[in-house]
Amino acid sequence: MTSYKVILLRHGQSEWNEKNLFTGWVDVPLTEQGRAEAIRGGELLVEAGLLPDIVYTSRQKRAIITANLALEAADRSWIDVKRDWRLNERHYGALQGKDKAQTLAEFGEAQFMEWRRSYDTPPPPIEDSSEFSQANDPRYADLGDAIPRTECLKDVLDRFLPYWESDIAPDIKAGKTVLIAAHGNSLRALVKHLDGISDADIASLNIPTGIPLIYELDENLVPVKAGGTYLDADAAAAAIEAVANQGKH
Ligand SMILES: O=C(O)[C@@H](CO)OP(=O)(O)O
Repeated sequence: MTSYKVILLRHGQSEWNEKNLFTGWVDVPLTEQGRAEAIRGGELLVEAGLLPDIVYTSRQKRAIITANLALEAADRSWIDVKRDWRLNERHYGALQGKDKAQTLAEFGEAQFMEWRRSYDTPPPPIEDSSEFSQANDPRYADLGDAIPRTECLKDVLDRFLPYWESDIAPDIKAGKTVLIAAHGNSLRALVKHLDGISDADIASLNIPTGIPLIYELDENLVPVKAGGTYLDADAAAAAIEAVANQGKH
């Protein structure tokens, strides 16, 4: 049986993960813990004998630096890299820069969870004049009017899937071990697609920072094992729980 491997890696802890702020497209750096998670992620790849041939990242430095640190730890800094905005985190609209606990307290749990995890309800759009807007960021100048001002998970799938089909899937089918260094919600979109998760059930799926998630795929790019395999399953379980509970403590 033909089988392919793809490695999903959410960036290590960012400064705004630590501060519990909605982040989205704001380009925040990793914390020291996040850098350590990225290096550990690379070591786990070596221990598993999984050496990437090509790396895909978003245009955001928390994913880019995570990929760099993981690949350095695996002595694979030299592999080809492709960056695309379609792998960016979900744009969090007017919530970008807001404290998750304060937002939960102000709007209540139902509204908070609808904005965080519903499939098709985006938060209110961000004003271009906001300090947390990307409307005038030169890195997105090529998007023109396509630059988002808010996104729900469905919007992320709609912008991510064409890139998956045009670029990532062909590399996988060419037999390359592909590393995708991206974000909690852009990777949730990919997992939804791969595992065929329903719009309702994807709400309860969370992805931890810095722990490689391996999918073995058959010739049709269908997972051999639904949900894939985390290289450090115990650490992943604890970290998934923490992401699910963000804002609630
Ligand atoms: O703030 C964000 O951009 C994301 C990921 O950190 O948060 P959440 O898990 O709440 O979607």
